[in-house]
Amino acid sequence: MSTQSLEQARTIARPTREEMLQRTYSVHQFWSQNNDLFKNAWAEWETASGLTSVLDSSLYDPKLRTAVEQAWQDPSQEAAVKDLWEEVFPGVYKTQFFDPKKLKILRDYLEAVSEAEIPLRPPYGISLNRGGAMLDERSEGHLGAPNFQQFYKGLMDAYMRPISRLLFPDIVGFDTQTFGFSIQWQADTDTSLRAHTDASSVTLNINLNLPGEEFSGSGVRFFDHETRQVSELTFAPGTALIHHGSVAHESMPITEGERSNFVLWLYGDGGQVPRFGGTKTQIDPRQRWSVPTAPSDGFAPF
Ligand SMILES: O=C(O)CCC(=O)C(=O)O
Ligand SMILES: [Fe+2]
Repeated sequence: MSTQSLEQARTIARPTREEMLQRTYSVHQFWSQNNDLFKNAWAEWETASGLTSVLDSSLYDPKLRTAVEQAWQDPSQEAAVKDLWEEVFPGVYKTQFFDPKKLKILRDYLEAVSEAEIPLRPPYGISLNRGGAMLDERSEGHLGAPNFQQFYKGLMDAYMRPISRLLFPDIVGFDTQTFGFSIQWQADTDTSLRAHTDASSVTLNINLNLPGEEFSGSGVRFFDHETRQVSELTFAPGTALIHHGSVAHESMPITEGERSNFVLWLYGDGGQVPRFGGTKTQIDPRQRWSVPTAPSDGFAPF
């Protein structure tokens, strides 16, 4: 087995954190010119590490997985998926998304990724999150390992999109495009994020902490613009929150330990999101449980 690309990717001169923060043109060139090299390097790395098939549907919480698989077989059964989500704040729903007992598989994989020494672009949306990575193929410097990509696409197409359509009917049609990144909050480095809205139709935020991997602080505060209600929500291992990107939220400072999450977005072609208070189109359950044929438009908000 050749590891030529892997070796080349590992030794390539990379942009500094300062250059990345300044978003210089040379940084953009670095990622785009080496896109194929890094893609090949991730494939070689995954094979050489024996990690080509560790991520699969067994990571999902069994109740969610059963309900979702049932809905794909028979969309008229979709209410069982909706019933697993609890509205914990106006327009914010929570469920057990990943099986806490299986999360170690995903975390070990991500740990191996961070030790692979292949350049990975951290998310720098509102601020740069050092411990995170871009997940979607549209993003420069994304985590291009084949097993990860297959898992991520399954998560977006088989889970996030139909669930979003079920909980937020107004996002239908603004959900063809996927985007995602991982984040890691740590007491001494990246600790918090000021109040903001996301440039998504829907955001799914899944916690990846292992059972017993505790942290202090780091709740996410949500703001309801109508009632002015403010609530701080917290994550347990494998739980997820889902909300319109338009719901304002803020990550509170982490004071001890670490918190790792996947932050996943859907939006329409060219980054379109539904107008606030937009119309809710009535659609057939079979339309909800389907994958759009539109190709990736390549647009990434950051
Ligand atoms: O701290 C979190 O989990 C939320 C992060 C967030 O809102 C974002 O990255 O846009
Ligand atoms: Fe956000």
